[in-house]
Amino acid sequence: MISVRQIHKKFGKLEVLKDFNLEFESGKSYALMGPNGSGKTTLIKIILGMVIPNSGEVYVQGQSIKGRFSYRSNIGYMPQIGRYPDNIKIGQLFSMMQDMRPEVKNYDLELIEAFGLDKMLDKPMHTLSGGTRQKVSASLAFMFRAKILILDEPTAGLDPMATEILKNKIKKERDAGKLILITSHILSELEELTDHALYIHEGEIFFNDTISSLKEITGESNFSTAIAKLMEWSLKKNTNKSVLTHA
Ligand SMILES: Nc1ncnc2c1ncn2[C@@H]1O[C@H](COP(=O)(O)OP(=O)(O)OP(=O)(O)O)[C@@H](O)[C@H]1O
Repeated sequence: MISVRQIHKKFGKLEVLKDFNLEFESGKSYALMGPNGSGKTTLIKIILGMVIPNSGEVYVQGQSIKGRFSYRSNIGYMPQIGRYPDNIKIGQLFSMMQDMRPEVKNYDLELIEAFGLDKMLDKPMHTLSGGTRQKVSASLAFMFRAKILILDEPTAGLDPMATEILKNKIKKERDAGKLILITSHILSELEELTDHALYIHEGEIFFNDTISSLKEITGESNFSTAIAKLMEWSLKKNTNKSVLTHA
């Protein structure tokens, strides 16, 4: 459903992504992992057409995204930090986004209601707490029933109850066959929500396979310990990457 082909991205002299080749299939959920600054958000933004790679191409549903924006309607995106016009009210923001997608008639309002945002529609965005802004971002990502969901640290800043609501929604969409791509540093959350692990280290894909393969290869039955071992290997660079990378 999403093909990343030979994507290379540099910021100045910093090589962030070196010839990335990846396939993301519908009905699968992927954990995008790697240390701070390893390029997770950059990869997501390239897929979304928000960052232009130095070379390589991204295909969504078989078509190159170059020069096309219409493919974005297939993607529900929850950014790490949602940026919205200050004076806009929650209700106006929802209406504005709906107006931009006139083809969608049947909105998914489940999160809006579960988060209680339907009772705060007249609140201006700049008066909201960080967590409430996250709830708005999550609600927008799911509102249009997109087939692909890209969630950049979705539960960051959410309280435990809101986190549960959002995790349950992600599981529901995953079980309904959507393609889900999540970045997070919360390993328990990634294990709960995803079945594939993708680990980036120093601009390269160090691991790309199922979580069960990760446990098998590392010899660790616990996900956190398996990731810790992977990090240790990536830092020591003493492991044959061809064994680890099933790209
Ligand atoms: N617009 C930009 N200009 C210059 N450098 C950038 C830009 N965007 C990202 N970078 C750099 O690219 C690298 C990768 O950043 P990115 O945000 O993709 O990392 P990340 O894996 O998402 O990190 P984190 O886990 O901290 O969110 C970092 O070194 C970052 O400073």
